[in-house]
Amino acid sequence: MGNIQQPGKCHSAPLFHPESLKLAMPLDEATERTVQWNRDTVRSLLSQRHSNGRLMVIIGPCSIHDPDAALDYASRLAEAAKQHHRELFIVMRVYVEKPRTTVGWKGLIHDPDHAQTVGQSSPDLNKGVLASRQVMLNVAKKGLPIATELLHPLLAQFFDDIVSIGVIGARTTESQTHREMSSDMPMPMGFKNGTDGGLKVAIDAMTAASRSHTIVGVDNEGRLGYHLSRGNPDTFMILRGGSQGPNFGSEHIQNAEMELLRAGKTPSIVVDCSHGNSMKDYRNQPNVAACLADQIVAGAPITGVMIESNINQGRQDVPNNGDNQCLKYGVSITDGCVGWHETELILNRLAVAVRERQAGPAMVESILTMVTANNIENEKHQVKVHTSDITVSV
Ligand SMILES: O=C[C@H](O)[C@H](O)COP(=O)(O)O
Ligand SMILES: C=C(OP(=O)(O)O)C(=O)O
Repeated sequence: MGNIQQPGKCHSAPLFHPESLKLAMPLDEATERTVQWNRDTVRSLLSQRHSNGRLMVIIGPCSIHDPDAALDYASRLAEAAKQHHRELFIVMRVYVEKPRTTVGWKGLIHDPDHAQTVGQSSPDLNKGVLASRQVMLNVAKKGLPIATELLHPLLAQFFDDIVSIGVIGARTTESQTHREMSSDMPMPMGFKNGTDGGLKVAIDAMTAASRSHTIVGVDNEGRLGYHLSRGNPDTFMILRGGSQGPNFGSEHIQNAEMELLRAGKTPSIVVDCSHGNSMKDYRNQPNVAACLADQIVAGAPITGVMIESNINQGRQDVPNNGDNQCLKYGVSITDGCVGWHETELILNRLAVAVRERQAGPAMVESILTMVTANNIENEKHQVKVHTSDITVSV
């Protein structure tokens, strides 16, 4: 850990400085280039340029609690990403901070040993920050782009060089501080709709994040300071359902597209198969994904999907006795997730849908080429080309 001193465990302790930690645990040059490339790919998919109809899939555990299991998951996902690279741009959820409705385990950064959950000794944030950055470095080295929820603006500084997509959750989309932070981030940022299902907070957040703001933070010497953010033009909306019900149906997606256009935004929409859209039951996620696949075939403006997935399905509580050895391997300790087998089925289904979407224009193009080659444009008869989502008269 270079020259970083590990502060002792107590209820009040100094935390590593983000810049020192980045120096001690740097990105190698190849990974740094890959991160830039991944961010550019996300920007391109969001602006619907050069995307070749690829679908962004933000997928992975609800939260990371076991770094070994997270890497096992990442290895599987990296294989799947290779297999489906023509259709899907797969981004791994590496969520190390969890927003809670009231209280609960707040993620690997805050409590890597799940100490607080079981009322034991105080959690060790320095250990959590180290473990979280290490997981992210290892996942990034596999070539996988990383998505994470940025919850605490100061903690975001530990990962802002490595994350390809930042997400602001439903509980914080309306927060001015989170909008300011988003305006300062070097990666595209997604905003969830509010917990009540309202889209306006997410659209307002996109507008706010696109502007320059005064940012109060800590400088490289650890002093309180401020600077002006540049404003972030790369933002998108995530439909996650809410207390009024799910919002993944075609009418919801059309409505979101209309609202975004009305606000002068590019309609970049990612749909979360979990949370309010699964009614917090992971077993509903495959059905939500199947509905989205059908809409993709039909040409719906869906830029991406989000899925909560893990090695094994379901969820578990942290054992009361604090014995982490009792935890089942690869099972979420926050929201329930689909298991790996189901994950593969969902990815296959989405890839097939995207192939159909991609085949549409390509098929038309090849027929047009054929028509031109045979020099029959002026012939009277009409050829009707039907694809899943378009009808073209030549
Ligand atoms: O994604 C995880 C949860 O939905 C989120 O952290 C809120 O969880 P809670 O309502 O159990 O606190
Ligand atoms: C907490 C999450 O989502 P939301 O903000 O939609 O509840 C999440 O995606 O982990």
